[in-house]
Amino acid sequence: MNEDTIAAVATALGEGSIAVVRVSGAEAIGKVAPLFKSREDLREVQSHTVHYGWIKDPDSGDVLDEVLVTVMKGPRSFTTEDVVEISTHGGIVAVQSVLELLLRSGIRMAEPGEFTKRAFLNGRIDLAQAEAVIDLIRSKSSKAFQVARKQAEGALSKRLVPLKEQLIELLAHVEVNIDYPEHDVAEVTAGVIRDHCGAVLRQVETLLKTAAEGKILREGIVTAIVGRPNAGKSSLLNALVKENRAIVTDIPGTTRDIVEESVTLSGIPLRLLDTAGIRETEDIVERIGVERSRGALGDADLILLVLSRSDALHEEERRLLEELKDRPTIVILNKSDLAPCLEEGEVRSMYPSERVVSLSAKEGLGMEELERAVFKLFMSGGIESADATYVSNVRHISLLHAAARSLQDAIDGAEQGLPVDLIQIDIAAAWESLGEIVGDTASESLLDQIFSKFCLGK
Ligand SMILES: Nc1nc2c(c(=O)[nH]1)N(C=O)[C@@H](CNc1ccc(C(=O)N[C@@H](CCC(=O)O)C(=O)O)cc1)CN2
Ligand SMILES: Nc1nc2c(ncn2[C@@H]2O[C@H](COP(=O)(O)OP(=O)(O)OP(=O)(O)O)[C@@H](O)[C@H]2O)c(=O)[nH]1
Ligand SMILES: [Mg+2]
Repeated sequence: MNEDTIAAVATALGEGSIAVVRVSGAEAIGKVAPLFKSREDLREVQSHTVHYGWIKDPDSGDVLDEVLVTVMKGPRSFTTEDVVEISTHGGIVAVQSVLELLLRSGIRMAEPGEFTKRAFLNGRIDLAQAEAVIDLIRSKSSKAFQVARKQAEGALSKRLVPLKEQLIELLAHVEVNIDYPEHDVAEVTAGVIRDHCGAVLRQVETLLKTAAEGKILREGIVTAIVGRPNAGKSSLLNALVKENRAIVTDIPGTTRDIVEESVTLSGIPLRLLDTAGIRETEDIVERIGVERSRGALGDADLILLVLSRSDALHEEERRLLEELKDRPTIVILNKSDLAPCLEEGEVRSMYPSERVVSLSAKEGLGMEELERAVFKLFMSGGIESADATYVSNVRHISLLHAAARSLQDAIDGAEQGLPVDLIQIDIAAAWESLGEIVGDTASESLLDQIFSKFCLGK
């Protein structure tokens, strides 16, 4: 248990109607009580109650602000320590002066993430849950928030506990075999190791399958809108974000630099990049734009290749269609409101039907079909079920991969008839990787690295 009592502003700095200063630690109540002028003495109030009064500097006698104070006594609090929250008036002046008074009274300024770190160190949540708290704060869509909230409640941790138990049991069994070979315990055969490690490996792989979708929910799909000049790329961006964000003209080569916007389709966040139309050009500025389009194309998770259905296919477009065939590409046949001229059969012979969408960006027709196509391409269907667990954290994903590798090594070793004490090393490594996700085996420097990503006051 930490000795010192910490404080920080828990709300965003800026003009708001109220701001909250949070205090946590054994002396939270004792240190705040003398600064709080009220009908009640904070030292005597019940836990989880709110009190009206003023924060007053006992030395100068100045009243700093009219406030509401909440008391939550440990262990039934966010940090499991005594917590006092002071709601001041919004804006930075009131909240800063209250915080300064607390710091003068022997309370220490919290480090970023220190409240959550204490909740972890005091055993109320595990490391994966603590990390989910950052994801909660950072989430940009309601789906991402849902995923993070489930994880903050311990969904991933619950999946890992039985896996770790199975490995520990196997390790114990192996241990007895090694230490007491004369003992009458059933020998751990290659078959036993293969079956047990195989069962755990399958579950680790199931979790890893959710990783791609989890990452998308968290970070958004980087989506490059590409095509020939005048195909209607900027019009498509505008139709997706439902405002006139990018300049649209009938002059080919209008967009020069990349225009970026965010939009959420069926709960999936997209980071849209409208790019300069790709063509050979003598114009220096346009050529730089085309190079940037190429760069965006290279980095994209999703490519929307826009073709004008009212024009015949251009050589450049044939090249793009060929080049992007094996990438996550959706071909947009734009200007569906005009008479068709494009060789649609040629496009459809190269791309499966669910990846070719006919629409009119200008008239806003066919946009739902595009939304469905994006959804189908990225979500294998599980996303709507609220109880799905997604692994979205890069650290968790790499540890799951490490565990999978160790398990595969153990299985291979068993099949090749390696000595049991060598196989034991792989099983132990897998167990440790899984433990590191929830923080059983986390080092101090890892904790520092994780918690320093938090904002102050969390
Ligand atoms: N004012 C305020 N609002 C807040 C928070 C906070 O700390 N303060 N939270 C901070 O993130 C979130 C709520 N999360 C919380 C999670 C656990 C506990 C807590 O006291 N847990 C106790 C059980 C309490 C009970 O059962 O009565 C526990 O787990 O022991 C409090 C807040 C969002 N809103
Ligand atoms: N009829 C019709 N016209 C469209 C449609 N989409 C775009 N246009 C027109 O096509 C022209 C070019 O549209 P933009 O959106 O600027 O095309 P772009 O691909 O961004 O062009 P660059 O920035 O030059 O590469 C404009 O005159 C648009 O009004 C559509 O669905 N139907
Ligand atoms: Mg444009």
